[in-house]
Amino acid sequence: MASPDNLVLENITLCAGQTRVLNQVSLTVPLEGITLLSGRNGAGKSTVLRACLDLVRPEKGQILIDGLPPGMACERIGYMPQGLSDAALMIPAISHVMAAMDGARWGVPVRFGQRKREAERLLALTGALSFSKRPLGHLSGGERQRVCLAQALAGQPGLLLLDEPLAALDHDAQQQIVALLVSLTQTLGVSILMTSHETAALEGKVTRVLALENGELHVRI
Ligand SMILES: Nc1ncnc2c1ncn2[C@@H]1O[C@H](COP(=O)(O)OP(=O)(O)OP(=O)(O)O)[C@@H](O)[C@H]1O
Repeated sequence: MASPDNLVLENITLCAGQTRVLNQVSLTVPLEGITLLSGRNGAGKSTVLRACLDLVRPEKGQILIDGLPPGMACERIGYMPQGLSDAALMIPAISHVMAAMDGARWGVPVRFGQRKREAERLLALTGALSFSKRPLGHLSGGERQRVCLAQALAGQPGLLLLDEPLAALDHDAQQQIVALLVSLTQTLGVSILMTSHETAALEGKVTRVLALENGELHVRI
């Protein structure tokens, strides 16, 4: 699927608990390639990603992704949240990917064989096919992120929202995941909006940086 053109924020006020994450922010950002959403711990990066998925609603204003509100656009968005539940660690990698292919996502139930083949295709795309039968809890951090990326790619999204995909990885694993992300944008034409504190690993690889600070959002490149 073609990647979304842009993200539009129209006078958005967005809160997480008592924290005002965005304070009357208006902004239009093209989304091609990789966009890095940066900001200190607790600035509200995860909350902004969740608002793009309609998982949290702004107090005021409107978000549009490729002209659609999050409730409609989310069908074209793949999401990789930060961290995994303990339960997820026990299931095989391929089951984790197949779990994202239910009928709710694609509109009609998909047969087991079809889901398995599609999961294998996605795992191959992210370099995770060779460990697809092992439980996530037995994989290295980098291997786990490859499986989670395969899951986020289910349903052929045009946009991936990735929450800290480089967290807790060593230098080499970070470089490998960044190379994979760049290659996914090139081969699949998917756009990526991601959070990360690992700015060194991303240097020269991102199209744009969105800096979130004190309720404001600024485009840095
Ligand atoms: N459901 C919630 N209820 C109350 N407060 C919340 C909730 N979710 C997040 N917060 C608070 O809102 C602020 C923003 O949280 P968020 O997770 O979006 O920040 P972040 O920039 O992603 O942080 P980090 O870099 O540490 O992952 C934090 O102070 C957090 O404690």
